[in-house]
Amino acid sequence: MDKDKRIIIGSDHAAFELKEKIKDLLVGLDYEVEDAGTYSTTSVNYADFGKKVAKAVSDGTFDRGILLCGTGIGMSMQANRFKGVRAALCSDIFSVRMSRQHNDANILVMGGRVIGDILAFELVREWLDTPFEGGRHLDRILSLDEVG
Ligand SMILES: O=C(CO)[C@H](O)[C@H](O)[C@H](O)COP(=O)(O)O
Repeated sequence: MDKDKRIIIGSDHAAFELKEKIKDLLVGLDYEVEDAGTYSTTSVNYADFGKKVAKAVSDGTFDRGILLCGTGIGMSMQANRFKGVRAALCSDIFSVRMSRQHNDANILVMGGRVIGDILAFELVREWLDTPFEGGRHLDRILSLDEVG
């Protein structure tokens, strides 16, 4: 399978149902989906699943990932601690489009308790279909990992 048609997804309990629905959407779009969990609505720590997905993107196993929790805030905090990860917490189409065009976001984060299913599906489609513009944005995103 082409690497750009493979994607890893993870959630906590708060967004488990949305994760299952987004998996169906991705499979329908011919993506091979790796599910990093969680696998039920039993209460868990979002950080455990954020780490799994962010590590897989950081080490190059996957080019892209999707993370979901109640608000998306904890998942984005966790994911952006990993080198090379550019996780974007989005709840509108414009931000999703910019996260790809300007930031080359490699993880899309959404809050399952913030947005509805239909909007989440639209955001996923837009994020998958929008290319990075490069140009002036390239040096900017490369400098994100220059910290400390
Ligand atoms: O939104 C989250 C973290 O930013 C997570 O979904 C947490 O689960 C959220 O804080 C809610 O937790 P709860 O145990 O389901 O009340």
